[in-house]
Amino acid sequence: MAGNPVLCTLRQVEKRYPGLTVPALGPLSLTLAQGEVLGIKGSNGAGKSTLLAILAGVLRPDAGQYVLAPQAVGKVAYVPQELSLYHTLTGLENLRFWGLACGLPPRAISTRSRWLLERLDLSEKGRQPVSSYSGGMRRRLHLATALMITPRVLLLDEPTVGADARSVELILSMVEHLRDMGCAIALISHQPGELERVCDRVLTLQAGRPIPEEGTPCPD
Ligand SMILES: Nc1ncnc2c1ncn2[C@@H]1O[C@H](COP(=O)(O)OP(=O)(O)OP(=O)(O)O)[C@@H](O)[C@H]1O
Repeated sequence: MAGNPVLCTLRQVEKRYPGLTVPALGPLSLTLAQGEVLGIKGSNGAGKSTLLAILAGVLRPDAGQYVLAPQAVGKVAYVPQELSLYHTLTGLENLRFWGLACGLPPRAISTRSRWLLERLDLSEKGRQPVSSYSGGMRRRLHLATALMITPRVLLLDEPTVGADARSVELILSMVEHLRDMGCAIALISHQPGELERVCDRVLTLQAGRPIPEEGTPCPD
């Protein structure tokens, strides 16, 4: 968003995996500002998840620079594609686990869990084991676990994949809410219409490099 503080900056970042002759990503430069939603698309293997994992700090680039603004340190929420839920625990217990892992005090865990479950329409399922949840409910809870911290940067790797229409709506509404609260968001999606609905701009990757999008300004 023009004028908003930049929270994440990539400068000429490159990532190479062992065994690959060309970089999986880069060189790539971009910025992500407060209150902005950046869409990321591209075919399978284009480097989208690699980019998100670098932004999340889960992967270290081999070249270039990644700068996270001081106000976002410890406030980055990452929702990878793979679900990471404990199926024998209830939804509330899963949220409590992540809340404790993030060092939240018990009172904050309880308040935040209730708000997230309500907002994602899971309140009635909160005391039931995740094994009884539908695929869409699991996607919603997966998002909720990442949101136990109140993020300043939210990184979403195909958060609606396999979800039913109602779950998609709830997840996208949450994205819009967080954007309106000033969160900087990067969202990978293959789902038609999703990026158009919530994104300010879209980055298309091809073989790890950005390609210009018709009618959309290129990322910085
Ligand atoms: N751990 C790894 N080791 C080796 N190569 C990898 C590794 N992870 C990803 N790659 C390769 O890096 C490239 C980019 O992968 P990445 O998962 O970032 O793409 P993607 O655009 O997210 O794909 P998809 O849409 O299928 O999720 C691919 O060629 C992939 O095979």
